[in-house]
Amino acid sequence: MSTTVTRVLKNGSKVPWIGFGTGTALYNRDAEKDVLRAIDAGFIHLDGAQAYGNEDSLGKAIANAKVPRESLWVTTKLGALNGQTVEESLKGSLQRLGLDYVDLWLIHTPTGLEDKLKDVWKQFIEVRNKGLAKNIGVSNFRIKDLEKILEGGDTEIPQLNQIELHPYVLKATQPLLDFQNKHGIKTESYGGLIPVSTKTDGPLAPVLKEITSEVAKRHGSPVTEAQVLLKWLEARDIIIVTTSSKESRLKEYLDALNVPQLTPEEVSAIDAAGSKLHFRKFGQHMDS
Ligand SMILES: NC(=O)C1=CN([C@@H]2O[C@H](COP(=O)(O)OP(=O)(O)OC[C@H]3O[C@@H](n4cnc5c(N)ncnc54)[C@H](O)[C@@H]3O)[C@@H](O)[C@H]2O)C=CC1
Ligand SMILES: O=CCc1c[nH]c2ccccc12
Repeated sequence: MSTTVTRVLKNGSKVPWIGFGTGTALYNRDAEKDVLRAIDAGFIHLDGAQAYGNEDSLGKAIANAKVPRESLWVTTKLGALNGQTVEESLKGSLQRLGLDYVDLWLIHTPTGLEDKLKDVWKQFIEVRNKGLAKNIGVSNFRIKDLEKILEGGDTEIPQLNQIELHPYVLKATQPLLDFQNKHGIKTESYGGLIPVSTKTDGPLAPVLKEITSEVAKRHGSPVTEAQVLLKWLEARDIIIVTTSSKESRLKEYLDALNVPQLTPEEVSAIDAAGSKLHFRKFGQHMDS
């Protein structure tokens, strides 16, 4: 039920609000069981990448799922081109996934493609026009990378930029978020739970604890700090990609939708506590 909630891209496509990721813990590992567990829990949005080395097992899960392919949202991302065209590379992904299209095709990172971004993006539009990808976007792009693509005003915007986003990178990311809002480029977050999984001793910790307790009182039942972080992203109308191999955690993430909204004061208190520390886990180029 909860997974039918969507965020709308500028082109009108509806993206399920939360996705299950096959990177990080599943990197270079068979993801089939984990993806099937996530689909059984209620996830219909799956996030893959060529660089994760497991598109074939993501494809097996899609083939063996009880949910029809057309009810799923499948994302994958371009790794290194290695002399291939974008179309050849995407066709390789489609073959590994056992699909004839993906819902979203992203440039995983601008790193290594700096001189070719405009041409690669032109090829992304071409494969989208051929129906191999329903939507196209980017990941780990800074303002200057987006500007390279948009230069000349003769092209389409990327529908979204998938970036690390949590309170400890908010201050550094705000100019990018403002740029994206101005151009209608949606933000998709990864790493949203870093303040409870990785950087647990920062200035946000006591604030998150107190707000979680307040939200639980309003909810009349227990709420977790992870759910409050997901609500913080939800308050910004951001698409979320997360992950877990535990059924209980998958349900906890999906159940965040039923948790009361954060008040503007709670959102501001989290912003303020997060701004006291800069901590980034992935894509250090984002700070350059
Ligand atoms: N485009 C890109 O460059 C990147 C994309 N991604 C995508 O995003 C997905 C999710 O990335 P993550 O950084 O793993 O997401 P995340 O920040 O949502 O963290 C998920 C992790 O948090 C742990 N967790 C949840 N609640 C916890 C708690 N209360 N205490 C301790 N640990 C807790 C889970 O066990 C899980 O391992 C990846 O699988 C991948 O698909 C991830 C990194 C980079
Ligand atoms: O997606 C998350 C981290 C990651 C793993 N491999 C690559 C390659 C290029 C950009 C990011 C990543």
